[in-house]
Parts: sequence; structure tokens; C-alpha cells
Amino acid sequence: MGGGVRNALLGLPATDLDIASAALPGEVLALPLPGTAKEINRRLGTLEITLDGVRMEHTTFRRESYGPGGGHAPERVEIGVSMEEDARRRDFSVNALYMDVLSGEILDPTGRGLADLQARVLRTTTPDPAEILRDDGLRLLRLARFYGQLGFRVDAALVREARRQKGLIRDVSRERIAGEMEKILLCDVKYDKVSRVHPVLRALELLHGTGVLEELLPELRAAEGLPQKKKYHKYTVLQHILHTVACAPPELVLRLAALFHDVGKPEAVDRNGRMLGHDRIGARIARERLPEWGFSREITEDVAVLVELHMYDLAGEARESRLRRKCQEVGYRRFLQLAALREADVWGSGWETGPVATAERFRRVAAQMQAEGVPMSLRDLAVSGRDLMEELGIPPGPEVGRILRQLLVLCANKPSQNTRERLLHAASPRRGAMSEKQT
Ligand SMILES: Nc1ccn([C@@H]2O[C@H](COP(=O)(O)OP(=O)(O)OP(=O)(O)O)[C@@H](O)[C@H]2O)c(=O)n1
Repeated sequence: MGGGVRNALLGLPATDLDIASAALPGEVLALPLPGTAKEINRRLGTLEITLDGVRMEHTTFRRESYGPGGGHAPERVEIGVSMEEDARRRDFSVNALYMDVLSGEILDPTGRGLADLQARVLRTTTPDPAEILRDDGLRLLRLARFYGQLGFRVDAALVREARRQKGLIRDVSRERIAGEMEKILLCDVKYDKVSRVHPVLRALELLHGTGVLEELLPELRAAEGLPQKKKYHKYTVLQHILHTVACAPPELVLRLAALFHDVGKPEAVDRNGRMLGHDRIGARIARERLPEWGFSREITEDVAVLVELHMYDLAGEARESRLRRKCQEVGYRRFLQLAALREADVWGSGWETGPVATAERFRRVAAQMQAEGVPMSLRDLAVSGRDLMEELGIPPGPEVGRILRQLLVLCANKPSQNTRERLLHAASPRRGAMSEKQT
């Protein structure tokens, strides 16, 4: 049932295999299945079944009722109801189609699923969209994802209701927001041929159209009417941000970085209309919002650093030696991500699609350094702190670290220096100078 039947009928990639039946969990567990079955959620009666290495979930038909402020677990769960009841607790009619596993017959208990699938429209399972959204605010995000990934239109009453109920998103738990945002930002991975507009752009445009995006990221409100003030931009800041996300490669950190890269612009505009330091402001906003959405500290930091650096060497004027040092400082992974973000930023401005000179330069520099085996961290150096103390008699303390860091920087442009002998030599006569100057 659910997404599996929907996608099979549309000829789209398979989703998880979800089975629903009137059988109670105990009855399924007692069956002599040629595989394994275990309970994964007692309250909802969900079982995980593995047959021939294929994992599926079984749920018993159930009815759910929610208290005020949906988005948490249902207040009451009643299992062992009819398929029609089971269908009515679901979100969209095309997600409430069932297939009889024995006969293969498609069952449409809401009476609107097949017609909506044919008409390629997203509607709720019951005629009252307000109730369906109130039961679970996450459905505001799911709506945008299905709109993007299926290429369907959305019933006008549902869009209106989503706009009215946009605030429900704030009741949804962080983990679920992060999980669904990830699905939205990567919804083109399996579904790239559904419409002429990029699935992620479609999804984000609906999130913006309903105001849900601004509920999650209030800083975007001021970006809507803000022109870019540059001749090479044809969009407003908001449109540019959404296009940049869709132009970024399908990698969560990159898509998030694209979403935040210019979010600091409205705050950065001074009285004379000049924009100052929007990269740092954007990074601060990312550090604030991403944990609120439930993203991990690692993802937040990766995104914030990319946002902070996205203007680095915009004019492509930095000497190669400086680029090499920057690459060493941030590491290959981030440096290459930065190249990809730079590219998405240019393409997301709506004029160009071809090669982006600074991105290509970043990639060439990184490839060259990799080929030369440039040490990228203190661990890659041919000497250790102990070597410096024992061979050069440097007393333990912060100076040892400082010298090591300077040796590392030295090797960014002269990797042939990375031998024990040469590094000890480099550290020895210049010790005085090295300890005075910070790297
Ligand atoms: N907030 C939710 C989550 C899920 N469902 C129902 O549970 C089914 C399975 O959920 P899920 O696996 O999350 O979605 P799929 O529709 O299967 O889509 P996908 O696998 O692409 O996420 C959905 O089809 C829908 O009927 C729902 O009504 N409301």
C-alpha cells in the first residue's frame, strides 16, 4: 500500500514495501513465515518482516486520533479497524491506494485515489484538508516533496489550507523536520524526469508559496522582494536562492549550503544599499537554524563553513600559492564542495550554465596538490612534535604546535620539503622567527 502502490502505478522507482492488513501483530508473528518478523513499534502495531533478504513493514489497519497541536504521536491508536478507516487516517489520496497481494487487484478505499492519480493531482484522503494537516504538521513538508518528486499539481483547496495552517510546522519534532527536509532537498535523486522544472525547485517553490519555508527560515521573508543589484543576476535574492539549491549537486550539505548562502543578504544591506558581510551573517543564521531543524552538529558546521567561504576569491585574483594554502586549511572535501557551490551560485543566477572559471581553478589546484602528495594535516608531516623537542631541544608548550603548523603551511607550496631532514632543518635556524610570527 501507500507509496509502493502509487509509484508502481506511475512507473516510478520503487519505495519501501509497506503492507497493511486486518491481521493483528500477534497473528502475523505466529505465521510460519519463511523469513524473520519482529515488532518495531508496539503502540502502532508495526512489524518488520524480512523475506528472501527483502525488508518490508507490516501494519495492522488502524485509526488514529490527535489532540490539539498535531505533529506528535497520535493521542489514541485503535488497531483492528477496516481498510476504509485505515485509508482515512492517511495524508493524500494517491498515498492511500492498496493492492491485494494475492490477486494483484488495486483497491481504492477513499474512492478518490485512482482518479487523482490519473488526473495527477494531490488531494487529501478526506474532503477536509484542514483536519489532515492538523493531524500531522509534517504533511506540509510531505506535500511539497510529493509535488516536487511526482510532478503533480496540488488541489487549490489544499494549497489554501496549507497556507492557512503553515504555523503547524513549528509543532513538528526536530528530527522529523530534518528527515523530511533531507528528502525534499534530494528529491531529484530518484525522480529526475517527472517534469520540466527541477523537482527540488518545484518543492521549494511550493514551500515558499505556502509560507512554510519562511516559518522555518524567517530570514527569507526579507529576501523576497530584494533585488540582487548586480547586472549578472536576473532574479530576486529569494528566487536566486531557490534556483541555486536546484543547481547544486545532490549532496545534502551542498544543497543546505545553497539554501543558506545568501540568506544573510537582507540583514547585510546598509543604509546606502551596500551589502557587507552577508557570508558571515548567513553562516551565523545557518548555525542557528540548522540545529533547530534537527540537523547534527557536523552537518551544521559543514554548511556554515561553506556559507562563510562562498565568496572566497570571487574575482579569481588570488595567487595560486594562496589558493593552495586555503585548500590545505579547509581540506580537499570542503575545497571541492566550495567549487561546486560556486558553480551552483553562478548557474542559479539564471544567465549562465557553462564552465565557471573560479570553480575550475579550485578543482585544478586541488588535483595538483593531491598528485603532489601535499601534507594536509599535522599528522601528514614527516616530523612530530616529539621530534622537534628531542632533535631541536624545543621545550614542550604551544610553540611546538606553532612551529608544526608553520611547517605544514611551508609544505603547501613546497611539498618536497616534507622529509624529516628538511623539516628539521627548516625549523631549526628559523626557530626564533617561527615562534614570533603566528601562522
Ligand atoms: N505523515 C505521514 C506519513 C505517512 N503517511 C502514510 O504512510 C504511508 C507510508 O509513509 P512513507 O513511507 O513515509 O511515505 P511513502 O508514501 O511511502 O513515500 P516514500 O517512500 O517516497 O517516502 C504514506 O504513503 C501515507 O499513506 C501519512 O499519511 N502521513
